[in-house]
Amino acid sequence: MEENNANLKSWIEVKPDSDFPIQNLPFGVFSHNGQTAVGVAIGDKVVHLGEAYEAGLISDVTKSNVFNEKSLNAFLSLGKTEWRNTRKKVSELLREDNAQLRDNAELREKCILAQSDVTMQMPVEVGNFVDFYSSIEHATNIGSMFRPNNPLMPNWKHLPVGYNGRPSSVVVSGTPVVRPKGQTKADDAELPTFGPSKLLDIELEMGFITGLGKPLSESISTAEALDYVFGMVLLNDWSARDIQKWEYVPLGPFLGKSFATSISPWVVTMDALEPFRVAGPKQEPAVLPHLQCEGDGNYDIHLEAHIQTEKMDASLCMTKTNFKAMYWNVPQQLAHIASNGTNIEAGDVYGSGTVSGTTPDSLGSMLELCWRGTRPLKLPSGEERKFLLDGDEVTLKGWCQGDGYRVGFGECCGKILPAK
Ligand SMILES: O=C(O)/C=C/C(=O)CC(=O)CC(=O)O
Ligand SMILES: [Ca+2]
Ligand SMILES: [Mg+2]
Repeated sequence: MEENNANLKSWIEVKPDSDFPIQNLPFGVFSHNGQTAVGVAIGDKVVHLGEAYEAGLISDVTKSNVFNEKSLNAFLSLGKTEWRNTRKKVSELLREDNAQLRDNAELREKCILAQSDVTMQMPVEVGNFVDFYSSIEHATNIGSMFRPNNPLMPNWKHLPVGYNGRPSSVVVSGTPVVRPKGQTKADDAELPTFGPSKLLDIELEMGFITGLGKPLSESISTAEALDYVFGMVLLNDWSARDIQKWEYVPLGPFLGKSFATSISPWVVTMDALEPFRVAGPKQEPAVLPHLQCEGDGNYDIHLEAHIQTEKMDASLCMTKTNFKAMYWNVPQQLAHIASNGTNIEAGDVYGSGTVSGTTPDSLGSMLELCWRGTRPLKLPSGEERKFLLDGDEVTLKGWCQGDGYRVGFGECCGKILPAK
């Protein structure tokens, strides 16, 4: 794909450490002067696709203007050929030798905005939200805390375990997270009590977003899965561990996770991630035929979570991990969901599950990083944290490292506000 060529340069200045060089071109939804539209990020600018379409700059790639919309859903419904052609067209428009927009001040004024002048919105209207549990390190760590006798359940290596989450509380980065209230029961207490969660945590995840999939009763094979996946975002599955611990048997996560899930606003396309595909870990025992996957199923994505309390002047990196070690990959996750004939829709969000590495500084939740509160995090402000306190802000970052450029995801942040 010419759009991924490391040598491409844009006439828009892009700093070397920018997440959004011309090789990326992620899609998002922004508002500006009371108007909401679909845009593409480049450097610290946004290309207003609604205006670009009206000006005839990209109008030959889709049948109608699906870009003056409040979400990416209409665009996602068009399918992979249109997604790919749109990114290709935008890439061509932004190349240093293309004068069409570069030398037209009036058009540039309409079509190119500063990211600092726009407000990012939820990229999609979420119809379905699923969260997987696909890191073997995370599942083993959490399992050993919640179920010391059998950390990894017998099904875990045979199917990508997941649960249906709550689409309406998936929020865009920057949305404050109000501390949830709920039922909890201390180990030595006889009865539960109701009140603000005391063990509020993060989960560092990636999420993939689908386009229009197949109708009810059809399935999707691992080989065709990526035809239905538009792109990926950073995802923080905020988790109230005390609520979760008391409620989860026998039906799994419920109110301990449904109060908020944050995603980053820019959706990095699977096409932009293509150069960063790598082999995943060997799956042993072999998985059933409908979950077998040819070729490199994983992506080399560096991930970090940063914390900043109200007493800190700058944020501190709590953990560094990588998406490439995930046991179950995106095609397997999608093939699994669709294997019973459920429908896949444009704008669905599928969380990868917490991404934990093998070392103590590469774990994807505070529950693991601080090992149930036994290894508190020491902060430069002299404070300690085992879980999040009111006023704490968490920022997830992620990027793929290319040769002299990075394909990044921007940030996914949220600040904890006191319970109401
Ligand atoms: O093992 C459990 O009972 C619970 C696990 C989680 O909290 C993890 C979850 O949300 C899935 C994941 O992020 O990997
Ligand atoms: Ca999760
Ligand atoms: Mg959640």
